[in-house]
Amino acid sequence: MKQLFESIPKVNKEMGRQVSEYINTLTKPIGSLGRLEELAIKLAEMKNEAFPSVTPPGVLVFAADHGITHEGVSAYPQAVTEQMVRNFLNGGAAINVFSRQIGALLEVIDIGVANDIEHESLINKKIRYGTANFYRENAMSREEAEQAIEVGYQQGLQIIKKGAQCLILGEMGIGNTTSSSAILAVLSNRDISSLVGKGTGISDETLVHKAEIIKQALERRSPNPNDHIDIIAKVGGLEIAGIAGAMLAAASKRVPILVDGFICTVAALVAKSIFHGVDDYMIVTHQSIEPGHQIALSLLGKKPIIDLGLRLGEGTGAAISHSIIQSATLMLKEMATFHSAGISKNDK
Ligand SMILES: Cc1cc2ncn([C@H]3O[C@H](COP(=O)(O)O)[C@@H](O)[C@H]3O)c2cc1C
Ligand SMILES: O=C(O)c1cccnc1
Repeated sequence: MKQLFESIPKVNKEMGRQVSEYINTLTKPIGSLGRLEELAIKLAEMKNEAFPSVTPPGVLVFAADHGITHEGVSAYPQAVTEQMVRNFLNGGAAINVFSRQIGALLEVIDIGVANDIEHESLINKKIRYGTANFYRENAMSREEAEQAIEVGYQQGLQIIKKGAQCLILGEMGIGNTTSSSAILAVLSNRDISSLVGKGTGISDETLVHKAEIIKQALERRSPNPNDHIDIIAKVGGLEIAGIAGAMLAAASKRVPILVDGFICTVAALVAKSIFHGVDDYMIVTHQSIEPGHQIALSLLGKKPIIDLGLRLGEGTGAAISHSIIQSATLMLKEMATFHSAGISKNDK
């Protein structure tokens, strides 16, 4: 599988240097647009273009179920995954609203929902009817884990072919903060209690139970931290693997990846463990309330753009942040330079 991703190009640092010099000629005090300037430079490095564009964005929402929900780790029943997929298809979910707001191409992929859903707009790439309960057995086979990454990779390539200039990944899967926390515990070698959170809003008591279930499951499954397929097969989620695959596709095409909250940042770590360098194409958009997000971010070495206290997923934080990222590109494209505006600075 590794060969599939060998083609991820290096970002062009020289392009970034040139854009940085150009930004210093724009009609504003040096550095005064702060992190927008940083973003513009990063986007230019990723896209290898002096005037990069992030419109239209592509949004891929991967949906799958989790057998671990049978251990009572979420505030909502498993059936909500399917119900929310129907809501996505009817345009009523938060990610639909924000996707419309930013003019995104939005696609919803069933990569493992526990029931069949018939809808002309749904992309059916179901690998299995939800994962197995990883407290009792492996979540899936190694082949299924590889297939899920491959499905994500192909969907990423397809939306880019349709014109997506940046990629937002979203997920829907009741129980997936449990799976993400387990993956993160393995990748970070941290104690589960330091990173587990309330997900959809479980009580303090259920949080203790959730941590205990994950702790015991990790002891039983014992995933190999150096084998990403083993981690996904043992405790992973199909949608998490799909997101990792789509991120690899984006990087291979020099398309910037707008990373959403906790779950997507864990998927980003999985992608990075598959191909180091994919992270150069990532912008982490927001800080999630989930305590594990901070840990995942420090492993990824990224600082989020906004902190609105979100804890939803679906790609919503990334979609909201798109306008800020677009501002960085418009600054480059549309601002006058001191020279063109006939404004002069004090000498030295
Ligand atoms: C109505 C509803 C809409 C959602 N949209 C995203 N999530 C988010 O919550 C779930 C993860 O939390 P946990 O691990 O606690 O189940 C995921 O589906 C995630 O996308 C939702 C959750 C619900 C209930
Ligand atoms: O930050 C996230 O990705 C998140 C947090 C809580 C529930 N669902 C998703």
